[in-house]
Amino acid sequence: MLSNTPPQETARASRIVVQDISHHYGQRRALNQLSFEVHTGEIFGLLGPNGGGKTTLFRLLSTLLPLQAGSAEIAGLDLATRSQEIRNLIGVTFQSPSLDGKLTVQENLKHQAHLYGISGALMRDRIANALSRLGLTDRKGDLAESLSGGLKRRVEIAKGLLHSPRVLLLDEPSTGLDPGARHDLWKYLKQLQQENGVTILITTHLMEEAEHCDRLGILNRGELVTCGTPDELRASVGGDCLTIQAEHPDELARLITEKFGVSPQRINASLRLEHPRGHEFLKDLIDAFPDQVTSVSLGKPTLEDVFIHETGHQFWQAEESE
Ligand SMILES: Nc1ncnc2c1ncn2[C@@H]1O[C@H](COP(=O)(O)OP(=O)(O)OP(=O)(O)O)[C@@H](O)[C@H]1O
Repeated sequence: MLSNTPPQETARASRIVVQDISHHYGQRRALNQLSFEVHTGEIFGLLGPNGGGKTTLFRLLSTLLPLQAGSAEIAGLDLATRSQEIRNLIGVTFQSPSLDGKLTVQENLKHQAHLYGISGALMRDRIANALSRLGLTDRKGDLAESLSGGLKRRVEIAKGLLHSPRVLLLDEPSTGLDPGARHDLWKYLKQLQQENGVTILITTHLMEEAEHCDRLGILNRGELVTCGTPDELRASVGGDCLTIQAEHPDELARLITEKFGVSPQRINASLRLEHPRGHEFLKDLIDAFPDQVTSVSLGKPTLEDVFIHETGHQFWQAEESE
């Protein structure tokens, strides 16, 4: 589609560039000097606990909130000055449901098409296409309120696709979906990416969902703490992760530091340690403190470990403390 476009233009075709964005609600800081770039045709995930600032960022990027500080660009268009054009080229799905339950699936889509000035044959074509792409053709006559959570989400996404956006912003699209529906949703997103080259920015607080993204940014309390492919992020954690249970974890942490010169982190009732050769260290640990250690588990780093590594606290702990 873009074969005749100069390479620089192609790279900018639907990329998202966020630079030093900060946002406050009164005294409360929601975003702090956030910068990242989503490349054209990429699925980029923002992983963060609730309250991390994901929704605020989405409201800014979808032009619903004015920028307070910093700048952003979508497909080469400046967010502060080209908001109308940006609206035409992005599709957005927010966490809060936007369907009219008393209208059918098809009527909901028609209503959305009209909002974008799409009518007649083009509208019929686009709706048929969106219904088919999202596996909704058989349900087009059903009232939206009669659909399951998974189907409603699909209709929400179908709405966001009607004006053929080059950029899709999806705020926690799989909230409330069962694993089967979540799997289907990701199948559609990958299809959109591969067949239409759509750039997708998605937020999630689900580690397993984050694994599907090409690249991820981890957002904690309004700050981007790290960014990379899921493999790069996992590799950034030093080797293996050991979780140690003990009757007196603080006392054991002190002993471990004295003997091995490493400092375990206290995470709730456990101790956590990263070690380049975890299996060897595990043996040394049990040999050294057979009475103090009640159990140890050893594993390769997960995205949850990346979060702890970068922030010093657990993912869910970050949520609860909000
Ligand atoms: N309208 C508002 N007025 C005051 N504070 C707000 C408002 N909206 C969000 N906040 C605060 O800003 C911070 C970021 O909120 P935001 O909704 O962007 O986070 P989030 O990561 O999307 O969380 P969630 O997934 O729970 O929506 C939170 O501390 C929140 O309480």
